[in-house]
Amino acid sequence: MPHNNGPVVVVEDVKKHFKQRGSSFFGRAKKAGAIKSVDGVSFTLGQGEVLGVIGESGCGKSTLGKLLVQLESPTSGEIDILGESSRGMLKRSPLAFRRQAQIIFQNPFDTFDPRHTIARILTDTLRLHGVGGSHEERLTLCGQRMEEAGLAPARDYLYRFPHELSGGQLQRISILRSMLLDPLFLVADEPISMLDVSIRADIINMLSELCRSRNTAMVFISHDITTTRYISDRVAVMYLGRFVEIGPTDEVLHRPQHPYTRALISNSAPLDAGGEQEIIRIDGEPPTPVNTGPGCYFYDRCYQRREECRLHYPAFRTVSPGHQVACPYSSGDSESVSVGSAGG
Ligand SMILES: Nc1ncnc2c1ncn2[C@@H]1O[C@H](COP(=O)(O)OP(=O)(O)OP(=O)(O)O)[C@@H](O)[C@H]1O
Repeated sequence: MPHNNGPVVVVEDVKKHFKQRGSSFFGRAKKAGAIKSVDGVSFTLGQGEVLGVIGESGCGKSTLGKLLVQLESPTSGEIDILGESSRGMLKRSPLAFRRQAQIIFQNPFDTFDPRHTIARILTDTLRLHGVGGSHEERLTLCGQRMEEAGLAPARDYLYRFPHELSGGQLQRISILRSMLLDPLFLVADEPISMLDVSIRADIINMLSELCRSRNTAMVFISHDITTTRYISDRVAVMYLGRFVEIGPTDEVLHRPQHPYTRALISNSAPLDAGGEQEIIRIDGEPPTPVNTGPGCYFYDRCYQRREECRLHYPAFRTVSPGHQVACPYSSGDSESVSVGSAGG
């Protein structure tokens, strides 16, 4: 893998707008709009760095994850890997791209071909990428990796089919497979949310340890703030397709600046044992990312909104080194904070 001291991934103003299906009302077709699932996201990722992405359901986390590994192509914007456009890299050589960029999904039971044994699933990846001189060599390598990852002895698992393993065992295989080629970066999209609570910490530790040992950068997508805090170097908070705050993990989670981040954190389990926190209620569901208007997307639900917030989407400002927020007002700034409905 080429060594690079700069960022390994650069994401610049990436958007993914889906066409909304036009519906008809008494025979009259309604004009279709665009669903702005991801609406101008920019960030960089250093070698081996872990960026956690948090936000409510529907804010665009999974779409962003798919864009990063080119399972969706952006409507506009660029994603560069080691200075090369990922679109260009994928076009030049899909194998070269897949070697560098991998994704793990939420449900390991949907990930594999149910007709193939674990041995075939793992060795096929190596064979496809020309790793190992023979099947035996590839099998030995897979066995070693499995045992390092806690699936020991490997022979007890290699000749089983996916449905013969538990969700946790299968997710370990999924993580192992995506890390077999030591990718430059990995997207983990809610990798533990479908697993039994008792094994989640083990899976997270495995994922974290593998990324650290291979210097693989990761985008860790989750709505679980506690896990994200544990695994991430930096955290980005997403709302209606946009990052509203990004910075070093403890900085964002302990000194949240955006009203949405503060509400999100206040409604999650306390970050510190025995800690008490005020609960900030925001009413309503997040609106659909259609017809978003020129102002702040959080305006309608914001408890510290001001009239001008409706007119222009706020630019990012730097609060402390590496900590940026898309709200001009600091947490103590609000003129008329009323905890509860912005409309009430
Ligand atoms: N293929 C698609 N066509 C149309 N709209 C889509 C498509 N994929 C996602 N969307 C819409 O884009 C928005 C973001 O969806 P996405 O799944 O990325 O959010 P999410 O934050 O990952 O949510 P969750 O946590 O529930 O998985 C949603 O409004 C969703 O309905």
